[in-house]
Amino acid sequence: MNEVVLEARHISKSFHDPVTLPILKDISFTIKKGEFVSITGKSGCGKSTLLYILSTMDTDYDGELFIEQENMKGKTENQLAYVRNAKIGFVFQFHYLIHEFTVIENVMLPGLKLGAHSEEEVRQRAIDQLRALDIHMLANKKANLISGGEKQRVAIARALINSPSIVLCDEPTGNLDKANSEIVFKIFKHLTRERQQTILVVTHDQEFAANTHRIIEMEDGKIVQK
Ligand SMILES: Nc1ncnc2c1ncn2[C@@H]1O[C@H](COP(=O)(O)OP(=O)(O)OP(=O)(O)O)[C@@H](O)[C@H]1O
Repeated sequence: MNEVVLEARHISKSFHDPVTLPILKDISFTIKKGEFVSITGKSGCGKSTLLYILSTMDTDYDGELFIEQENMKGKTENQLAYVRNAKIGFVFQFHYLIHEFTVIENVMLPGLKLGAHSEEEVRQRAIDQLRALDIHMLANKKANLISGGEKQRVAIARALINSPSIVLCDEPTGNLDKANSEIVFKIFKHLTRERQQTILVVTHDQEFAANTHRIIEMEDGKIVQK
């Protein structure tokens, strides 16, 4: 049986603004290695709030979050920063590439930050990722000189540079046209199938979600269907 990579155990969260508003209500689920899972639900149901907790950026919640069976509760900010860099890849709606840097420099950044490999090793890993995503010919171009679809593929390569346990994506196709959305979907599908990469995507794109392995449907801060 595949190992559990991420587990949310009875996660609840309220905002106090100024009255107390419960936003997440007893959310529990597990994600196993190699799974491609989407989280969907109406605007305001709590998807981004949940993803922020799963990313370990928000520590102010009830319940527990496990990443590779390790409880994130009680970890220091430095320990969480290490977990984020070493174990979680991030892909957002907007790619957040550094425009003045070349494509390969952007991809290398999280690898250099982790400090586990020499610069040459990180460069080689970046080249391998770019080649796997078929954008190695862009390696030395400035990031502001490539197309939107190519930028998102570079962002995926950057998310993969440290071989993360899980890639968390927030509307990864939200800013792309249909053709580029399909390319991104196929990349994710390939990564899960061929490399046992685990991917969790928050998306409004029903077609995208319908083709993932599993949908976690949220309504009013709760999971209504898995
Ligand atoms: N910092 C905050 N303070 C108070 N309320 C907040 C805060 N952040 C989010 N909320 C509220 O929490 C609820 C859930 O927001 P969230 O952004 O998680 O929804 P979502 O499902 O991601 O929506 P969308 O699909 O529109 O991005 C909303 O009612 C929102 O107004």
